[in-house]
Parts: sequence; structure tokens; C-alpha cells
Amino acid sequence: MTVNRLRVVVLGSSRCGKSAVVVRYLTKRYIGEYSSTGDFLYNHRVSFDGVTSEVEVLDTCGCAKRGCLPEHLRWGDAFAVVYSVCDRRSFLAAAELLALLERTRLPGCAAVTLLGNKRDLEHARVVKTEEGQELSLRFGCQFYEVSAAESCAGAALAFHALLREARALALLLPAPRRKLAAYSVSKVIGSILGLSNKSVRKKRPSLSI
Ligand SMILES: Nc1nc2c(ncn2[C@@H]2O[C@H](COP(=O)(O)OP(=O)(O)OP(=O)(O)O)[C@@H](O)[C@H]2O)c(=O)[nH]1
Repeated sequence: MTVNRLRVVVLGSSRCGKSAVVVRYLTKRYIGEYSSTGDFLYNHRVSFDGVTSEVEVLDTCGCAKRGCLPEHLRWGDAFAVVYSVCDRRSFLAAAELLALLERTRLPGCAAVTLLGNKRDLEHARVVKTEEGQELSLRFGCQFYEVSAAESCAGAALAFHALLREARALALLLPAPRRKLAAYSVSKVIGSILGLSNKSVRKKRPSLSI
């Protein structure tokens, strides 16, 4: 069985549900609240299509403000750009992130998916499905609407499709690997394990799932 290594960066504006989507995919669980004080790196081993991948998933938090966005864009092999269907500003931010990705990475050199999260909140929806579709067509990326709160099926489908594309690109374009110089580890694991961020950061640089 082939084993490959992939790096996935999850981007999007604050509170759009990045952590919820990532944790849904990795653990099948939905946890309502997460602390939002920094990026979080997960190690995850996944097998499908007869291939096993060692996947690092970087759940980012406020990286545009902290200035580490360019580094994250270079580091990743695959990118999930998340917005909330109930928050137009998060959709506009997703469009900006896709444009930045296009400028930073050569077109076709990174797998990208656009995820419209919180589709369970239909009554509060302000971004139509067609708008997400149009945006994904404009940037030539995948597109899914998901609900981290409602089920794990959407997140799993979206991440597997992203990984499938990243695997194919890794075969076609063996890119030089760049190390992420530094990442802070702070959120989600505290919610999962009931530890404070400080103790998590000290004891665990990353979480294997
Ligand atoms: N109804 C509903 N709420 C969701 C969903 N996903 C996330 N939420 C809620 O939205 C809020 C923000 O979720 P997070 O996962 O912390 O969002 P984030 O993008 O990681 O936020 P930052 O860490 O601040 O960047 C939380 O209250 C979640 O419970 C969803 O699919 N449906």
C-alpha cells in the first residue's frame, strides 16, 4: 500500500466554523465551543482508494492579523477555505483568500476547496448556494456546503475529495517541502481533553488522530 504525506491548511474568517469542521472530520464529533487563541496542528492517518496518507491539518486562527498567512500558503499542499453561509463578510473574506492563493501559488499547483459551513441554519442564510458555486468556478476549485453541527458526512466527503486531488497533484508535481518555521498550538484540544491552552502548548506540540 502506498503511503504519502500531505499538508492541509484550513483558512477562513473568525467564527465561520473552521475548528468545528476540522474536528468533525477528524473525530466525527461536534463540539460547540472552541478557544480561539492560535493555530492548531493535527496529525492524521487516513486510508481510502487503496492509499494511506499521513495528513497534517493546520486549523488556523487569525493568521491574517498575525502575519503568518504567507507562510501558511507556502506550507500547504491543499487548502480548505471556509465561510459561513450566514455571514456575508466571511464569504467576501473567502473570495479574498482564494484570490491570494491564486497569486501565491501557481494555478493548478495546489488542491483547493471552498466550504460553505452552517448550512443547517437555513433561516439565517445570507449567501446563496449559487454564489458559492460561482466563486468556486471563478477560481477553479471544489465546492461543498456542509454543516459541522448536523453531520460528519459533508465534512468527510469534502476532505476526502480535497485529499484525493492533493494526492494526484503530489504525483504530478513533486514540490519542494517547506517547513513551517513555528506554529502555536492552542485551541480545540483544550475543548476535547479538558486541558488549559497553556498546558496543551507545553506538553503537546500537535495531536495525532
Ligand atoms: N449552527 C451551526 N453552528 C456552527 C457550525 N459550525 C460551527 N458553528 C458554531 O460557530 C461558532 C464558531 O465555530 P468555530 O469552529 O470556533 O469557528 P472558527 O472559524 O474556528 O473560529 P476562530 O477560531 O475564531 O477563527 C461556534 O459557536 C460553533 O459552535 C455549524 O455547522 N452549524
